[in-house]
Amino acid sequence: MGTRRVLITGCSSGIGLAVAARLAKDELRRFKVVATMRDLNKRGPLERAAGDSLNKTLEIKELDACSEESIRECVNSLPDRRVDILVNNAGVGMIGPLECQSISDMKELFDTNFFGLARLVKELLPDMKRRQSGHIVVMSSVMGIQGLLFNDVYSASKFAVEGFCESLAVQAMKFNIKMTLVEPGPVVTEFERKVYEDADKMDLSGADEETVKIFREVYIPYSKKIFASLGQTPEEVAEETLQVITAKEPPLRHQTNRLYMPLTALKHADPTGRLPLDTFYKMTFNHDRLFNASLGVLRLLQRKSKKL
Ligand SMILES: NC(=O)C1=CN([C@@H]2O[C@H](COP(=O)(O)OP(=O)(O)OC[C@H]3O[C@@H](n4cnc5c(N)ncnc54)[C@H](OP(=O)(O)O)[C@@H]3O)[C@@H](O)[C@H]2O)C=CC1
Ligand SMILES: CC1=C(/C=C/C(C)=C/C=C/C(C)=C/C=O)C(C)(C)CCC1
Repeated sequence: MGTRRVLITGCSSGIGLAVAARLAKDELRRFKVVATMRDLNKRGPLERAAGDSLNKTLEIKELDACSEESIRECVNSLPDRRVDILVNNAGVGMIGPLECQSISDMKELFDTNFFGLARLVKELLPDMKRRQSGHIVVMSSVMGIQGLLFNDVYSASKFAVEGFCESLAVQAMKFNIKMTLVEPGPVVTEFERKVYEDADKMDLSGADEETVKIFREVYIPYSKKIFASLGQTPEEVAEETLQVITAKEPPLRHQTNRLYMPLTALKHADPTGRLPLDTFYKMTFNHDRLFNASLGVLRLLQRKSKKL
């Protein structure tokens, strides 16, 4: 197979940046990377990460996932409009009590996380169908499989992404187009910093005292603990994305964090939904005993798997 052109969205930081740099530095030079971001003033970190590959195997272009014009302009600027692999990565988070979130903020989140994907796929799918080849790789999340308290809207957007891809995958297969949902658990990036910062600024007066207490005193500290103990680096997710892209038979779903898998598996073990619900409830509200004990076990497992 010759060099494949990969278009990646949201490359100003985090996972998108790491995937772009990793693919551009591929030892076998299998990729031509079109690393895109909505604000080119933020290109500095990517340029530094790309190093020698900049303007060789990696070029930087502007693309705003919320604008059809911006997407079309970017795709039209490519030779033959050819994109062999789309890595739809641009996304935003949002945490907090639902009562304190406006419908317009929710729509904005969906505009990026779900409609951003729909816009890109609409633009690229007809060409991929004509060529009878292509791979659509989508940065979903474990929250696209299993919801999490105070992440109602974010999780809903990732469920939307999952339903969209799962539905489309059957038709895509008929045209020899592959689809993969990459499902990371917590990853230490700007995403984490931004959601805590937004939560700090959030006006919580719309929620009752008990809800605010659970959010501030239970959810936030435990979420921080989870990021610190189970969080992957964006480079680890980039490595897994490379594996997915180069696989002979790419999977429809790929979870990147083995330590989070017991939590996503609960859903498939009980069709009534009771098992994941009870487990998440217990982990959240009986956290001091059960939660800290399980964190200890997970840390041990992580240390062991790093040694292997
Ligand atoms: N971090 C985590 O724990 C996890 C993240 N994910 C998913 O991974 C993806 C990447 O997140 P991550 O790297 O962690 O977070 P970052 O905040 O570091 O990166 C998000 C990227 O998306 C870009 N972006 C946001 N809105 C748009 C838009 N309208 N058009 C183009 N780009 C846009 C941001 O650009 P800008 O700098 O201009 O805002 C930034 O480059 C997201 O889809 C996220 O949901 C999934 C699981 C876990
Ligand atoms: C609070 C809490 C948890 C936290 C999980 C977190 C914080 C997951 C973050 C995932 C992210 C950020 C995905 C992004 O797409 C657990 C372990 C489920 C147990 C129940 C209580």
